[in-house]
Amino acid sequence: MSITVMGAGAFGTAVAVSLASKGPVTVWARSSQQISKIKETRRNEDRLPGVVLPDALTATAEMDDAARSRIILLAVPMQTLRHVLQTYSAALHDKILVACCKGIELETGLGPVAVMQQTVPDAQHALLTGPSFAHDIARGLPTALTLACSDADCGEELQRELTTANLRLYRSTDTVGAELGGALKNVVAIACGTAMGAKMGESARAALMTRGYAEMQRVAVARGAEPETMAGLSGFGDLALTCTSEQSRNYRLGLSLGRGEEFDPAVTVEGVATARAVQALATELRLDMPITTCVTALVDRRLTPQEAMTHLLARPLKEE
Ligand SMILES: NC(=O)C1=CN([C@@H]2O[C@H](COP(=O)(O)OP(=O)(O)OC[C@H]3O[C@@H](n4cnc5c(N)ncnc54)[C@H](O)[C@@H]3O)[C@@H](O)[C@H]2O)C=CC1
Ligand SMILES: O=C(CO)COP(=O)(O)O
Repeated sequence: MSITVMGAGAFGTAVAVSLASKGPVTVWARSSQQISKIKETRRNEDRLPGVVLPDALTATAEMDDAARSRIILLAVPMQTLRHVLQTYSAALHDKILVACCKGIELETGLGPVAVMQQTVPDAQHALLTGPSFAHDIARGLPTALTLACSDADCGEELQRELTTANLRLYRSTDTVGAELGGALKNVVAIACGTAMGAKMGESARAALMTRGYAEMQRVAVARGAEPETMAGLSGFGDLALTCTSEQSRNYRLGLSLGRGEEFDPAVTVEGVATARAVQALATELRLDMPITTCVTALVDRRLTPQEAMTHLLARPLKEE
Protein backbone atom coordinates (compact mmCIF):
# COMPACT_ATOMS: atom_id res chain seq x y z
CA MET A 1 0.00 0.00 0.00
CA SER A 2 1.34 3.42 -0.90
CA ILE A 3 1.75 6.00 1.87
CA THR A 4 1.94 9.77 1.47
CA VAL A 5 3.87 12.19 3.66
CA MET A 6 2.72 15.81 3.42
CA GLY A 7 5.58 18.15 4.31
CA ALA A 8 9.07 17.65 2.90
CA GLY A 9 10.88 18.91 5.97
CA ALA A 10 13.46 17.03 8.00
CA PHE A 11 11.01 14.70 9.71
CA GLY A 12 8.69 14.03 6.78
CA THR A 13 11.60 13.20 4.51
CA ALA A 14 13.27 10.98 7.13
CA VAL A 15 10.13 8.95 7.81
CA ALA A 16 9.54 8.60 4.07
CA VAL A 17 13.09 7.27 3.64
CA SER A 18 12.45 4.64 6.29
CA LEU A 19 8.99 3.71 4.93
CA ALA A 20 10.44 3.38 1.43
CA SER A 21 12.30 0.28 2.63
CA LYS A 22 8.89 -1.46 2.67
CA GLY A 23 7.12 -0.03 -0.38
CA PRO A 24 6.24 3.05 -2.41
CA VAL A 25 6.07 6.38 -0.60
CA THR A 26 5.02 9.77 -1.91
CA VAL A 27 6.40 12.95 -0.38
CA TRP A 28 4.33 16.06 -1.04
CA ALA A 29 5.48 19.67 -0.64
CA ARG A 30 3.66 22.87 -1.56
CA SER A 31 6.71 24.28 -3.34
CA SER A 32 7.17 22.92 -6.87
CA GLN A 33 10.67 24.43 -6.84
CA GLN A 34 11.61 22.32 -3.83
CA ILE A 35 10.12 19.22 -5.48
CA SER A 36 12.05 19.85 -8.73
CA LYS A 37 15.26 20.13 -6.74
CA ILE A 38 14.54 16.90 -4.87
CA LYS A 39 13.74 15.08 -8.14
CA GLU A 40 16.90 16.39 -9.80
CA THR A 41 19.34 15.67 -6.97
CA ARG A 42 17.56 12.73 -5.25
CA ARG A 43 18.32 14.56 -2.02
CA ASN A 44 16.56 17.06 0.24
CA GLU A 45 19.75 18.91 1.01
CA ASP A 46 18.06 21.96 2.59
CA ARG A 47 16.23 19.97 5.24
CA LEU A 48 17.97 16.60 5.54
CA PRO A 49 21.52 17.07 4.27
CA GLY A 50 23.66 14.11 3.29
CA VAL A 51 20.82 11.63 2.77
CA VAL A 52 20.29 10.00 -0.63
CA LEU A 53 16.61 9.36 -1.27
CA PRO A 54 15.66 5.79 -2.19
CA ASP A 55 14.04 4.94 -5.55
CA ALA A 56 10.77 3.94 -3.88
CA LEU A 57 10.31 7.57 -2.75
CA THR A 58 8.43 9.81 -5.20
CA ALA A 59 8.30 13.58 -4.70
CA THR A 60 5.36 15.66 -5.88
CA ALA A 61 3.81 19.11 -5.52
CA GLU A 62 0.48 17.87 -6.91
CA MET A 63 -2.27 17.15 -4.40
CA ASP A 64 -3.88 14.68 -6.82
CA ASP A 65 -0.76 12.51 -6.59
CA ALA A 66 -0.57 12.88 -2.82
CA ALA A 67 -4.22 11.93 -2.38
CA ARG A 68 -3.83 8.51 -4.09
CA SER A 69 -2.72 6.99 -0.77
CA ARG A 70 -5.15 5.98 1.97
CA ILE A 71 -2.67 6.73 4.76
CA ILE A 72 -1.41 10.32 4.87
CA LEU A 73 1.21 11.53 7.34
CA LEU A 74 1.19 15.25 8.15
CA ALA A 75 4.74 16.39 8.88
CA VAL A 76 4.33 20.16 8.98
CA PRO A 77 4.89 22.52 11.93
CA MET A 78 2.00 22.60 14.41
CA GLN A 79 1.08 26.24 13.82
CA THR A 80 0.54 25.52 10.09
CA LEU A 81 -1.42 22.27 10.46
CA ARG A 82 -4.91 23.83 10.46
CA HIS A 83 -4.18 25.86 7.34
CA VAL A 84 -2.83 22.82 5.47
CA LEU A 85 -5.84 20.69 6.46
CA GLN A 86 -8.35 23.40 5.60
CA THR A 87 -6.72 23.98 2.22
CA TYR A 88 -6.82 20.30 1.23
CA SER A 89 -9.79 19.02 3.25
CA ALA A 90 -11.71 17.91 0.13
CA ALA A 91 -8.89 15.56 -0.85
CA LEU A 92 -8.33 14.30 2.69
CA HIS A 93 -11.85 13.61 3.97
CA ASP A 94 -11.80 9.81 3.46
CA LYS A 95 -8.19 9.21 4.53
CA ILE A 96 -6.37 7.95 7.58
CA LEU A 97 -4.52 11.06 8.75
CA VAL A 98 -1.47 10.66 10.97
CA ALA A 99 -0.16 13.90 12.46
CA CYS A 100 3.55 14.02 13.23
CA CYS A 101 3.55 17.53 14.75
CA LYS A 102 4.63 18.19 18.30
CA GLY A 103 2.91 21.27 19.61
CA ILE A 104 -0.21 23.06 20.82
CA GLU A 105 -2.05 25.48 18.56
CA LEU A 106 -1.59 29.01 19.89
CA GLU A 107 -5.02 30.41 19.03
CA THR A 108 -7.07 27.47 20.34
CA GLY A 109 -4.94 25.56 22.85
CA LEU A 110 -5.67 22.38 20.86
CA GLY A 111 -3.30 19.60 19.90
CA PRO A 112 -2.94 18.09 16.41
CA VAL A 113 -5.60 15.41 16.83
CA ALA A 114 -8.29 17.90 17.83
CA VAL A 115 -7.27 20.16 14.94
CA MET A 116 -7.66 17.25 12.50
CA GLN A 117 -11.04 16.38 14.06
CA GLN A 118 -12.25 19.95 13.56
CA THR A 119 -10.98 20.45 10.03
CA VAL A 120 -11.43 17.00 8.45
CA PRO A 121 -14.03 15.33 10.69
CA ASP A 122 -14.80 12.41 8.35
CA ALA A 123 -11.21 11.17 8.20
CA GLN A 124 -9.66 8.82 10.76
CA HIS A 125 -7.11 10.51 13.01
CA ALA A 126 -3.89 9.30 14.58
CA LEU A 127 -0.59 10.63 15.90
CA LEU A 128 3.00 9.50 15.41
CA THR A 129 5.27 10.84 18.12
CA GLY A 130 8.16 9.95 20.40
CA PRO A 131 11.93 10.26 20.69
CA SER A 132 13.44 10.38 17.21
CA PHE A 133 15.73 12.78 15.44
CA ALA A 134 15.11 12.96 11.70
CA HIS A 135 18.76 12.21 10.92
CA ASP A 136 18.75 9.11 13.11
CA ILE A 137 15.66 7.73 11.34
CA ALA A 138 17.03 8.54 7.88
CA ARG A 139 20.37 6.88 8.65
CA GLY A 140 18.54 3.68 9.62
CA LEU A 141 19.43 3.93 13.31
CA PRO A 142 17.09 2.09 15.72
CA THR A 143 14.14 4.20 16.87
CA ALA A 144 10.97 3.53 18.89
CA LEU A 145 7.88 5.70 18.58
CA THR A 146 4.29 5.86 19.80
CA LEU A 147 1.41 5.44 17.35
CA ALA A 148 -1.67 6.83 19.08
CA CYS A 149 -5.16 6.31 17.67
CA SER A 150 -8.42 6.28 19.62
CA ASP A 151 -9.79 3.61 17.23
CA ALA A 152 -7.95 0.44 18.26
CA ASP A 153 -8.42 -1.36 14.90
CA CYS A 154 -7.16 1.60 12.92
CA GLY A 155 -4.25 1.90 15.37
CA GLU A 156 -3.29 -1.74 14.77
CA GLU A 157 -3.38 -1.26 11.01
CA LEU A 158 -1.20 1.83 11.25
CA GLN A 159 1.21 0.09 13.58
CA ARG A 160 1.70 -2.67 11.00
CA GLU A 161 1.92 -0.29 8.02
CA LEU A 162 4.29 2.26 9.57
CA THR A 163 6.66 -0.06 11.42
CA THR A 164 9.90 -0.57 9.50
CA ALA A 165 13.16 -2.39 10.17
CA ASN A 166 14.53 0.59 12.14
CA LEU A 167 11.27 2.19 13.29
CA ARG A 168 9.49 0.18 15.98
CA LEU A 169 6.03 1.48 16.84
CA TYR A 170 4.20 0.97 20.11
CA ARG A 171 0.43 1.42 20.08
CA SER A 172 -1.71 3.60 22.34
CA THR A 173 -5.32 4.75 22.29
CA ASP A 174 -4.52 7.80 24.45
CA THR A 175 -4.12 10.48 21.80
CA VAL A 176 -4.50 13.30 24.34
CA GLY A 177 -1.60 12.05 26.46
CA ALA A 178 0.60 11.28 23.46
CA GLU A 179 0.17 14.71 21.90
CA LEU A 180 0.70 16.54 25.19
CA GLY A 181 3.93 14.62 25.86
CA GLY A 182 5.37 15.53 22.45
CA ALA A 183 4.33 19.16 22.78
CA LEU A 184 5.32 19.87 26.37
CA LYS A 185 8.73 18.23 26.28
CA ASN A 186 9.79 20.97 23.83
CA VAL A 187 9.07 23.65 26.43
CA VAL A 188 11.15 21.81 29.04
CA ALA A 189 13.94 21.34 26.48
CA ILE A 190 14.15 25.11 26.01
CA ALA A 191 14.46 25.48 29.79
CA CYS A 192 17.19 22.82 29.96
CA GLY A 193 19.11 24.32 27.04
CA THR A 194 18.96 27.72 28.71
CA ALA A 195 20.35 26.35 31.97
CA MET A 196 23.19 24.58 30.14
CA GLY A 197 23.92 27.62 27.95
CA ALA A 198 24.11 29.82 31.05
CA LYS A 199 26.47 27.28 32.68
CA MET A 200 24.11 26.52 35.55
CA GLY A 201 25.23 22.89 35.55
CA GLU A 202 23.91 19.42 34.86
CA SER A 203 22.27 19.17 38.28
CA ALA A 204 20.12 22.17 37.37
CA ARG A 205 19.19 20.44 34.11
CA ALA A 206 18.16 17.25 35.94
CA ALA A 207 16.02 19.33 38.30
CA LEU A 208 14.35 21.12 35.38
CA MET A 209 13.70 17.84 33.56
CA THR A 210 12.11 16.28 36.64
CA ARG A 211 10.05 19.29 37.68
CA GLY A 212 9.18 19.90 34.02
CA TYR A 213 7.92 16.34 33.86
CA ALA A 214 5.71 17.12 36.90
CA GLU A 215 4.25 20.05 34.93
CA MET A 216 3.65 17.78 31.93
CA GLN A 217 1.73 15.36 34.17
CA ARG A 218 -0.33 18.19 35.66
CA VAL A 219 -1.54 19.34 32.24
CA ALA A 220 -2.09 15.77 31.06
CA VAL A 221 -4.28 14.88 34.03
CA ALA A 222 -6.26 18.14 33.69
CA ARG A 223 -6.84 17.37 30.01
CA GLY A 224 -8.08 13.83 30.70
CA ALA A 225 -5.00 11.90 29.54
CA GLU A 226 -3.99 8.61 31.14
CA PRO A 227 -1.19 9.43 33.61
CA GLU A 228 0.90 6.42 32.51
CA THR A 229 1.10 7.75 28.94
CA MET A 230 3.45 10.47 30.18
CA ALA A 231 5.85 7.77 31.35
CA GLY A 232 6.09 6.29 27.86
CA LEU A 233 7.97 7.13 24.67
CA SER A 234 5.81 10.14 23.84
CA GLY A 235 6.42 11.76 27.24
CA PHE A 236 9.40 10.66 29.30
CA GLY A 237 11.18 9.14 26.29
CA ASP A 238 11.07 12.30 24.21
CA LEU A 239 11.80 14.50 27.23
CA ALA A 240 14.99 12.53 27.91
CA LEU A 241 16.13 12.84 24.29
CA THR A 242 15.26 16.46 23.67
CA CYS A 243 16.61 17.82 26.96
CA THR A 244 20.03 16.23 26.54
CA SER A 245 20.96 16.50 22.87
CA GLU A 246 22.24 19.35 20.76
CA GLN A 247 20.50 17.70 17.81
CA SER A 248 17.31 19.20 19.26
CA ARG A 249 16.35 22.61 17.90
CA ASN A 250 14.38 23.42 21.05
CA TYR A 251 17.38 22.61 23.21
CA ARG A 252 19.66 24.62 20.90
CA LEU A 253 17.35 27.65 21.10
CA GLY A 254 17.65 27.35 24.89
CA LEU A 255 21.45 27.17 24.63
CA SER A 256 21.40 30.43 22.64
CA LEU A 257 19.16 32.12 25.20
CA GLY A 258 21.47 30.97 27.99
CA ARG A 259 24.56 32.24 26.17
CA GLY A 260 22.90 35.51 25.12
CA GLU A 261 23.33 34.63 21.43
CA GLU A 262 20.97 35.13 18.50
CA PHE A 263 19.10 32.14 17.03
CA ASP A 264 18.09 31.69 13.37
CA PRO A 265 14.34 32.58 13.28
CA ALA A 266 13.83 30.38 10.19
CA VAL A 267 14.47 27.20 12.19
CA THR A 268 11.36 25.29 13.30
CA VAL A 269 11.23 25.49 17.12
CA GLU A 270 7.84 24.20 18.21
CA GLY A 271 8.37 24.95 21.91
CA VAL A 272 8.11 28.74 21.52
CA ALA A 273 4.46 28.94 20.43
CA THR A 274 3.65 25.90 22.56
CA ALA A 275 5.03 27.56 25.73
CA ARG A 276 2.70 30.51 25.13
CA ALA A 277 -0.24 28.21 24.41
CA VAL A 278 0.42 26.12 27.53
CA GLN A 279 0.83 29.26 29.62
CA ALA A 280 -2.66 30.34 28.54
CA LEU A 281 -4.02 26.85 29.26
CA ALA A 282 -2.40 26.82 32.69
CA THR A 283 -4.05 30.11 33.57
CA GLU A 284 -7.42 28.83 32.36
CA LEU A 285 -7.08 25.50 34.19
CA ARG A 286 -5.48 27.14 37.27
CA LEU A 287 -2.41 24.95 37.06
CA ASP A 288 0.91 25.75 38.71
CA MET A 289 3.42 25.73 35.81
CA PRO A 290 6.46 27.76 36.97
CA ILE A 291 8.93 26.36 34.40
CA THR A 292 6.54 26.99 31.52
CA THR A 293 5.95 30.52 32.83
CA CYS A 294 9.70 31.14 32.93
CA VAL A 295 10.21 29.76 29.40
CA THR A 296 7.47 32.05 28.07
CA ALA A 297 9.16 35.02 29.75
CA LEU A 298 12.60 33.93 28.46
CA VAL A 299 11.54 33.64 24.82
CA ASP A 300 9.71 36.96 25.10
CA ARG A 301 12.89 38.46 26.64
CA ARG A 302 11.02 39.53 29.76
CA LEU A 303 13.43 37.59 32.02
CA THR A 304 17.13 36.79 31.83
CA PRO A 305 18.21 33.19 32.48
CA GLN A 306 19.60 34.24 35.89
CA GLU A 307 16.37 36.00 36.84
CA ALA A 308 14.36 32.95 35.76
CA MET A 309 16.47 30.60 37.91
CA THR A 310 16.36 32.97 40.90
CA HIS A 311 12.58 33.07 40.53
CA LEU A 312 12.33 29.25 40.41
CA LEU A 313 14.60 28.77 43.43
CA ALA A 314 12.80 31.40 45.54
CA ARG A 315 9.35 29.83 45.23
CA PRO A 316 7.71 28.67 48.50
CA LEU A 317 9.02 25.29 49.69
CA LYS A 318 6.64 22.37 49.09
CA GLU A 319 6.29 18.60 49.04
CA GLU A 320 7.59 16.82 45.94
N1 LIG B 1 13.10 17.06 12.94
C1 LIG B 1 12.89 16.09 13.82
O1 LIG B 1 13.85 15.43 14.26
C2 LIG B 1 11.50 15.79 14.30
C3 LIG B 1 10.42 16.63 14.03
N2 LIG B 1 9.18 16.29 14.49
C4 LIG B 1 8.05 17.18 14.29
O2 LIG B 1 7.70 17.23 12.91
C5 LIG B 1 7.12 18.49 12.61
C6 LIG B 1 7.83 19.07 11.40
O3 LIG B 1 9.17 19.28 11.79
P1 LIG B 1 10.41 19.21 10.79
O4 LIG B 1 10.11 18.37 9.61
O5 LIG B 1 11.57 18.86 11.59
O6 LIG B 1 10.48 20.75 10.39
P2 LIG B 1 11.16 21.39 9.11
O7 LIG B 1 11.30 22.84 9.44
O8 LIG B 1 12.37 20.64 8.72
O9 LIG B 1 10.08 21.19 7.97
C7 LIG B 1 8.79 21.70 8.01
C8 LIG B 1 8.25 21.58 6.61
O10 LIG B 1 6.89 22.01 6.62
C9 LIG B 1 6.69 22.80 5.46
N3 LIG B 1 5.59 23.72 5.69
C10 LIG B 1 5.55 24.77 6.53
N4 LIG B 1 4.38 25.40 6.42
C11 LIG B 1 3.68 24.74 5.48
C12 LIG B 1 2.39 24.94 4.88
N5 LIG B 1 1.61 25.93 5.28
N6 LIG B 1 2.01 24.08 3.92
C13 LIG B 1 2.80 23.08 3.55
N7 LIG B 1 4.02 22.84 4.05
C14 LIG B 1 4.45 23.67 5.01
C15 LIG B 1 8.00 23.53 5.26
O11 LIG B 1 8.14 23.98 3.94
C16 LIG B 1 9.01 22.47 5.61
O12 LIG B 1 9.37 21.70 4.50
C17 LIG B 1 7.29 19.37 13.87
O13 LIG B 1 6.09 19.43 14.57
C18 LIG B 1 8.34 18.63 14.67
O14 LIG B 1 8.19 18.82 16.07
C19 LIG B 1 8.96 15.15 15.15
C20 LIG B 1 9.99 14.28 15.41
C21 LIG B 1 11.33 14.56 15.07
O1 LIG C 1 11.06 15.96 18.56
C1 LIG C 1 12.22 15.77 18.33
C2 LIG C 1 12.92 14.57 18.79
O2 LIG C 1 12.06 13.59 19.22
C3 LIG C 1 12.99 16.80 17.61
O3 LIG C 1 13.26 17.82 18.50
P1 LIG C 1 13.43 19.31 17.99
O4 LIG C 1 12.15 19.72 17.34
O5 LIG C 1 13.73 20.06 19.25
O6 LIG C 1 14.59 19.32 17.04
